[in-house]
Amino acid sequence: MEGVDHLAHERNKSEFDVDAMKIVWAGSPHAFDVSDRISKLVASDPGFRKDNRSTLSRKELFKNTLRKAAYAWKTIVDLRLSEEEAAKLRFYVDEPAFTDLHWGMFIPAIKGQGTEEQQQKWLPLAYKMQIIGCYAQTELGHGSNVQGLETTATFDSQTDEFIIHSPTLTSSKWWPGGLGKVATHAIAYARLIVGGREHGVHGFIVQLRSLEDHSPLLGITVGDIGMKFGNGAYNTMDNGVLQFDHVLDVYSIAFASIAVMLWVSQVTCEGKYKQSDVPRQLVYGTMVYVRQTIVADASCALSRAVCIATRYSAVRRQFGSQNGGPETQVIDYKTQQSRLFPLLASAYAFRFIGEWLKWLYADVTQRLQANDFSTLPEAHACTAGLKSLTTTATADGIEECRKLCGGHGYLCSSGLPELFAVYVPACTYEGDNTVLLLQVARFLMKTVSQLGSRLSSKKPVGTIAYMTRVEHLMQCRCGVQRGFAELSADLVEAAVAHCQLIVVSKFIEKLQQEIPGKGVKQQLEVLCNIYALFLLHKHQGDFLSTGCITPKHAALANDELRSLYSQVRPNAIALVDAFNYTDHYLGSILGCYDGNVYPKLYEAAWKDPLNESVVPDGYHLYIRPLLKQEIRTARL
Ligand SMILES: CCCCC/C=C\C/C=C\C/C=C\C/C=C\C/C=C/C(=O)SCCNC(=O)CCNC(=O)[C@H](O)C(C)(C)COP(=O)(O)OP(=O)(O)OC[C@H]1O[C@@H](n2cnc3c(N)ncnc32)[C@H](O)[C@@H]1OP(=O)(O)O
Ligand SMILES: Cc1cc2nc3c(=O)[nH]c(=O)nc-3n(C[C@H](O)[C@H](O)[C@H](O)COP(=O)(O)OP(=O)(O)OC[C@H]3O[C@@H](n4cnc5c(N)ncnc54)[C@H](O)[C@@H]3O)c2cc1C
Repeated sequence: MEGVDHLAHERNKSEFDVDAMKIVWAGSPHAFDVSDRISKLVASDPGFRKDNRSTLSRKELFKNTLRKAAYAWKTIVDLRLSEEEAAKLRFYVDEPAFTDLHWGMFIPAIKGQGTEEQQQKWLPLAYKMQIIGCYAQTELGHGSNVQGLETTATFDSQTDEFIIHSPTLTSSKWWPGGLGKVATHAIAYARLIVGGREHGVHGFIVQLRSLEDHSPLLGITVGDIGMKFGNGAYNTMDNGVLQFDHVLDVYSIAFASIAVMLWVSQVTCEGKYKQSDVPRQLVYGTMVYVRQTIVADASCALSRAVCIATRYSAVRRQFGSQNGGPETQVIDYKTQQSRLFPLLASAYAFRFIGEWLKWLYADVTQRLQANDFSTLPEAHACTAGLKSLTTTATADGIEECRKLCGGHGYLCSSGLPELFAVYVPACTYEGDNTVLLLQVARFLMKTVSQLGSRLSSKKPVGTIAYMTRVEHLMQCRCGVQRGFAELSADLVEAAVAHCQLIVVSKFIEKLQQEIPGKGVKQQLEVLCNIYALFLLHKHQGDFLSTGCITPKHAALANDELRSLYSQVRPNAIALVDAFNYTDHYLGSILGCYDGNVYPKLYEAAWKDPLNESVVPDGYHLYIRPLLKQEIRTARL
């Protein structure tokens, strides 16, 4: 029945202050206020409805996304929302679109790598959306190997301009979000050539389309790369293909530095290339920034799936009826708990590692501005490794949540198939997860060779086993005289272990902070122990082989896990309520707040276009002849 809270009995079991946990999850009272207000604003506005997406064709879907993006911008302007509120609004609109790349990459790239002059020229236009940008790095032939990019940018000292060119088919830019049909400008990465000499990959701001009629400029061939995984999902995004045919960057020498996107290098008015004495890796700065935001996004995506699966697991009853009484809630089965609760713990763990990574990025950015590059390698390794670890775990976790919901998890109305389809490319974009782990492995090898066996003593006591595991895995690999490539599969495992150590240690450090609210810290301690012991159980081979735990320890850990699951059980619904997601944002009948699942599932079924007619289109042409044996049977 509408208006009845079918999960009230679950909420009454809670042993902690849910409102206080909401603040912990949001990060601060202010952050909670902004999230709560904006999510409700979006949920209450029919202009942001998203329950019809699965019935639209790609062109209708894309046009609807453009409408929503324009409507969101109008809302932001009309309500005079702050940058923080506007970002939250785009988040809760929950539709992959060109705006993700404009605000999530194009603007950060200019802010992070542009000179003062470049920022003054481009940021005001971008902030007012008078230009729409994309980040065009990947090419048809190269994505991971940035140094393999083929697009060229040749400085013409005669005309004081840069000529951007795609010399081969494989140099076509391929994948940039927003490029296909919308972006007017791109930050295009190309090999800089000055005076016949090549100076490696640099970023260039290039105009792609006319600001008058949106037609591609002279020498620009641009379009969409076609349908992607999952029917609706990420197809709201126009990932594009782009070829340059000797495109003149229209900026005269006076603005030449505006075209070359980097404060780490300049082309002077005399046409000379001037490399600053900063690490060339700063050209990768935007990727580092986005990787740390993707870690925070992982906690959002995983918590969304866990919220759906937890609420549905409390609603669903199957077997176990005693004397005609109610059947057993599937959330009470130990197998359901052993699959679901580690994901609940991971959602909280990723939230806190995302907070720490945001601090680390801000710290390294501040140091860079003072020409202190000492922590850049660690920042790169952490952002790369944690992006890899959290997105892999989140993509796998969303799929597990779908399976935890049985058959109904496979319905679009559960919200889980689309959530998976939109989320899973996170394991690839911003760096293929394996390629990024190789970067971490490389960092560990260098650290071990510089520091000897002890990788770091700066970890909380509770992580000794985790630290020993990493050191042992590295020693086993570094000890033998075989090349990095030969050992890379093993080194990647050590890289994962290192990242898991970081997540566990930062969760423990989080618990050492002042955390207000009745029972809140106790609940987080339970979740932290579940996260740590679940990984120890999952990778117990590593821990046993390093000798840092005995088989008896492993058995005790498993017993403790079961006990911890029992402690979470009465609080599970309250722990997912703490995410404070609206039903609109969840987009899931299985995860609706009131748990009134069956009537909503039944009602939703009849809204499917297939049920617009009782007799299906095609019956008279195909089925009736079949049933009436009017189809000439093939000679046997
Ligand atoms: C739409 C809905 C999505 C929602 C998303 C939610 C949140 C995100 C918010 C905003 C973003 C919006 C949308 C995000 C979605 C999609 C956008 C996707 C965009 C992209 O995919 S952009 C393209 C990304 N491409 C990559 O990541 C390429 C991966 N490859 C690399 O990074 C490098 O090529 C490499 C693998 C690191 C190799 O580097 P390379 O120079 O070739 O060789 P090496 O010898 O290995 O390195 C040399 C040296 O440099 C160090 N290094 C490498 N990288 C870095 C770095 N980034 N920072 C600092 N240092 C770096 C390396 O360690 C070596 O150092 P040594 O001392 O060992 O020499
Ligand atoms: C949805 C989506 C959105 C995207 N948006 C953008 C965007 O806006 N802008 C942009 O520039 N790009 C974008 N990309 C491109 C993305 O950044 C690349 O696809 C990504 O960096 C992976 O590179 P690749 O495709 O070349 O993969 P590859 O490197 O070709 O990976 C193929 C396989 O090779 C393996 N491999 C590659 N190199 C090595 C190695 N050295 N050692 C061991 N194994 C290796 C990988 O692990 C993987 O298994 C997007 C991609 C997707 C899917």
